[in-house]
Amino acid sequence: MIEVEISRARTFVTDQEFDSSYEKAKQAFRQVQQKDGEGAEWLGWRTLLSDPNDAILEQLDGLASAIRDDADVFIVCGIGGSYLGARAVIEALTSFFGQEGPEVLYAGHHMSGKYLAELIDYLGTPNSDGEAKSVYLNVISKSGTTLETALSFRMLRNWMADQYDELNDRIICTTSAEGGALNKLIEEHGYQKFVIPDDVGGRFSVLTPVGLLPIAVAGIDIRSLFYGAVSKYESLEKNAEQLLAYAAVKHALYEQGKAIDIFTTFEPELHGLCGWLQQLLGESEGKDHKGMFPAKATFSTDLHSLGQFIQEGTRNIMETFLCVESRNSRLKVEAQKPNHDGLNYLEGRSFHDINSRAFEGTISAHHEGGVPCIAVTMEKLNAQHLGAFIYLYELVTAVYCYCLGVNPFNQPGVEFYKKEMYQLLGKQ
Ligand SMILES: O=P(O)(O)OC[C@H]1O[C@H](O)[C@H](O)[C@@H](O)[C@@H]1O
Repeated sequence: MIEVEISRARTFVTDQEFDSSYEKAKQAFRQVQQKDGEGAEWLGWRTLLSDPNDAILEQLDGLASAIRDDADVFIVCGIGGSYLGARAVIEALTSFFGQEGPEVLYAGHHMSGKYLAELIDYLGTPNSDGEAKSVYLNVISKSGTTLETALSFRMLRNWMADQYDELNDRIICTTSAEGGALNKLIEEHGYQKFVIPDDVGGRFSVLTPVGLLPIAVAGIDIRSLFYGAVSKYESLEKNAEQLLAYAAVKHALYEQGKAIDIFTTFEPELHGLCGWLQQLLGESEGKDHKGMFPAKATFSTDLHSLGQFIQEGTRNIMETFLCVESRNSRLKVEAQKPNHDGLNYLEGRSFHDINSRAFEGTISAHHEGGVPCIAVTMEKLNAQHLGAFIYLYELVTAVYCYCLGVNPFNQPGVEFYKKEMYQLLGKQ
């Protein structure tokens, strides 16, 4: 179950404003369902769920378990939608320290030579048994031409070619069915390949092999994740009231002039999920000089840096809290004598309980300070609920963007920096 609580945002919106946005959201959802809105050729992230492909889940699971048996390190080489979803789910569902199974590392998401050189040095150090590390690499690029990813892939595969006799088992490419430089490399070297469907854009691709292979290698049950999304798809097709109210209130706040939506969480393992949301919303709504800037913050940490601004700074922000209702909280506060640190008033309370009171206090203070607040609560933090969360936000994004009158599925603006950069680098 995922609860979307909008009452602390709704208080900032008149009934008339809300009703008008709600009508727009209803119409927008119809456009998604009937595939007659702008960018309708990119709605494959819904078809994936209406017509699940169990064979691909099995194939990914099989490969992932073989990799888990042999790998010390699994590198995910991609940028934007080609790594943020996997990273979000892996961070949310694995341990902060000492993960079981292969160590999952990331590359291709920037062009720091320092990072890449140090990564390669690290790969060259022995594993815990004193042997050479066994490294697997999943390069993910829909276009197959993204410079950050392609360049990192070149350096890493050259390093791997020096270490191993055979690379075909160790390198897995996830890309479009055809075209792009990556497909040329696959043809030449015979690397393993998974396909990103043409009708699924990068930021909507976490439930394709793009996200599912790394997630499975991290030991997460991809069937639960995927079918959590399928259940959410099915329930929202029957009743989308909560989702429409969410899209409507956000749209009404945008119309009032709210310019920033801060995604916040009191669970540090959800920081990556806020990053995934940033791309999903930012690239979808930020065009034609429209949209709210999706920011992210992790509390309590950022309450001690951004909290002042949120409480009393420019009133052009709204806030979306990502919460988890039930947690296994092993740590409880015990009484101590003498009570020098003055903490005995917390005796018997779990950290989850204390953290929850911090959330309640914060949302109430920010609301009182004039910030419209939405709380999205997953009953539990597991693969099934995360799958449901992912689809919920994919759909909210599409519906809300249609309310704004923008195409949710393109990103023409990203090309501008690339053009300038390529020119400076002398690319023909
Ligand atoms: O998968 P790729 O083609 O390498 O693209 C990776 C990323 O590139 C650009 O930044 C696009 O704006 C993103 O939407 C995309 O996710």
